[in-house]
Amino acid sequence: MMLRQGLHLVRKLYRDGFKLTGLAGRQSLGQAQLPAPQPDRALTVSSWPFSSPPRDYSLPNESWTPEMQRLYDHYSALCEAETEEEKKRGPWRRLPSYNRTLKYATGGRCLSKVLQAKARLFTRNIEEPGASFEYVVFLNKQEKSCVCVFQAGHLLEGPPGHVHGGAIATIIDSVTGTLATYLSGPVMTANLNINYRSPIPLGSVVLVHSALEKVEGRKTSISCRVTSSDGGKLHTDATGLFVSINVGHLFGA
Ligand SMILES: CCCCCCCCCCCCCC(=O)SCCNC(=O)CCNC(=O)[C@H](O)C(C)(C)COP(=O)(O)OP(=O)(O)OC[C@H]1O[C@@H](n2cnc3c(N)ncnc32)[C@H](O)[C@@H]1OP(=O)(O)O
Repeated sequence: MMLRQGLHLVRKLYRDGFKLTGLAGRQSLGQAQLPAPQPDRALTVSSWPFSSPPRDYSLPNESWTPEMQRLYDHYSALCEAETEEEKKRGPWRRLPSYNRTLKYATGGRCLSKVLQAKARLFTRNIEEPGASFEYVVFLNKQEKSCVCVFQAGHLLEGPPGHVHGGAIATIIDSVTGTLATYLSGPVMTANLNINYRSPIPLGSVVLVHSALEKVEGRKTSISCRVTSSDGGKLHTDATGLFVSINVGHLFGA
């Protein structure tokens, strides 16, 4: 019974395009602290059951370098841009990022029985600001692309002074997976193909550009390029194949 209810909420979450974006709207106004989230019309959670609002890890913190902050400001400004004709917000949107997305999106309902209470999103499981993955993703739904501003912290070392290849793969998987999810709904990574072209210095800020290549039935192909923050140097390029799933696939249903 609990499992069925949990699956229903997760399916709804995916189908309605992660209406945690109801929070995103408020946060993109630049508020560091959210008001307690209200139930979104996409989900039938009757009240916010947690004592404090969730931390949005994609907001600026004291560890961000001036370059990280500059790029954040640059893309945030695009989010606020209005189109001339309709005086609507532009196509860019900053995606909020939580370490327990399912819990926050569903108000924790039922899912405590489905998911382990200690589970945390891999890229957001270190609390110390700046120590590992500092990143923010801006989505352009119109162009079916996104850009991630990524600052690699000291815990991500691989070769001395440079970022570990597995950490680079992780951020690529996260960014391409996020884009595939927003475009195609629930997906799993089936294949990642990565070319490491030049090492990324630890502590530096890079851009992770992702774009839709094609959708063929259940398969969504995404391309990705990791460049220096000025775009002048190619660090990594990659392609990802994502296969659409029924969310029951994740819970053995
Ligand atoms: C809820 C809130 C969430 C918010 C966060 C969101 C962002 C999260 C971001 C984080 C992101 C992190 C993301 C992560 O870390 S996801 C974690 C890492 N990935 C996995 O663990 C996936 C494990 N694999 C599977 O579960 C299954 O194999 C999948 C689901 C992928 C497919 O098994 P399924 O039985 O369903 O499908 P099928 O076998 O009938 O194949 C279907 C089609 O696909 C083609 N195919 C399959 N595999 C491959 C392959 N390797 N190369 C090339 N092609 C492949 C296949 O030929 C066929 O094509 P066609 O014959 O139809 O043409």
